[in-house]
Amino acid sequence: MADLVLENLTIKYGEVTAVENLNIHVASGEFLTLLGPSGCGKSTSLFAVAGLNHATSGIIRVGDKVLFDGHPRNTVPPERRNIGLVFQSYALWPHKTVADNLAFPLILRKMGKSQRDERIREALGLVEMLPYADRFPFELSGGQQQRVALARALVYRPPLLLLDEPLSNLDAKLRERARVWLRELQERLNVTTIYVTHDQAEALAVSDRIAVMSMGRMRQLGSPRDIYERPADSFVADFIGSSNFLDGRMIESGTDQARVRLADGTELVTPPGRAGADGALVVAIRPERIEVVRELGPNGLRASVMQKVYLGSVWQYVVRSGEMEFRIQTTWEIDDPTVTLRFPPEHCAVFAEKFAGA
Ligand SMILES: Nc1ncnc2c1ncn2[C@@H]1O[C@H](COP(=O)(O)OP(=O)(O)OP(=O)(O)O)[C@@H](O)[C@H]1O
Repeated sequence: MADLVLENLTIKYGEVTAVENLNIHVASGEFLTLLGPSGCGKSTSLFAVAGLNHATSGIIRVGDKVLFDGHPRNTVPPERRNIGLVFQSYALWPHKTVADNLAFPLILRKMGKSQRDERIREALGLVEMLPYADRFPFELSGGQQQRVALARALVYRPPLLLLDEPLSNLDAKLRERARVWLRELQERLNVTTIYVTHDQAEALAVSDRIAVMSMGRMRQLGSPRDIYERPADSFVADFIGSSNFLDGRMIESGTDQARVRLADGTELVTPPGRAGADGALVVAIRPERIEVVRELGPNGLRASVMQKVYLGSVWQYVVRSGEMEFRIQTTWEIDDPTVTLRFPPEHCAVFAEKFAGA
């Protein structure tokens, strides 16, 4: 297997900069996800690695093989990159059986019949589709077609697997099962994988690391836990899970902690953070991290319950303190019209501004 290096990768379509200065080192055997909203440049980045579009500048390297470095003579054409690719649309050849779909990439690589048959059996076995070798794609369910597409991408044992929203055509239940199964398979094969999705739950569930992208730029690269617990900016805090953003001002900014005053006058101790030039800031905290307590204490406030929604496994409330409205979440039902809350410092994050659209 091999590692993948993207160095200062920039991709422009005319005037549009789809990807700007992307730097990622995907370790050998790692499962890395590009995550972000529609149009953020995920697929463009993936396609550049596959050689299906033209990067403008930067370096793409797999192992010690340079695929792109800006010099036309060093650009490796897609068919010689030896990369496994699976798209959202399964792109199986409808007039070929499952086995023939898998045979095609091996024939292109001039592999003899007996070795081909062995590889096809092995790849179909991996995705548990061996009994379906002689069926045509239209005789399979969506989930089964996706497994065949995956087997076809793996049949020539590529060092790198690129997956572009491969599960998005499956229904919700099947999708959840498929992601567990996909991750198990990836670990077993130890194949370096880049996965593209806009679904944060999927990204958190399957990835070793996640690169969160927005408007062509990488906002944060880290483990699912890092991204969720320690978002680098207010865009990440908003895009991954959901966060409250409370306006405030910096009172004291230290190296270990900060003291801020929220719009309702409450003072909070928080981890260090940056305020804007005029001292204005936002405190981000997830609804499930705000504690409902008996007594008002440090980092606490009292709020009125404005709205209550039952979500099955949890209750969610909109509460108000002064002009400030935000959400809290509990696993039990609150009947009182007011609640006493505590904002654990370690779960607060201070940012200079709320991301536009957050
Ligand atoms: N062929 C093209 N010509 C011009 N602009 C393009 C082209 N392909 C993509 N773009 C633009 O590049 C940006 C990134 O697109 P890209 O498809 O990579 O986004 P994405 O994050 O994969 O989104 P989605 O989840 O919707 O597929 C967008 O602004 C898009 O409009």
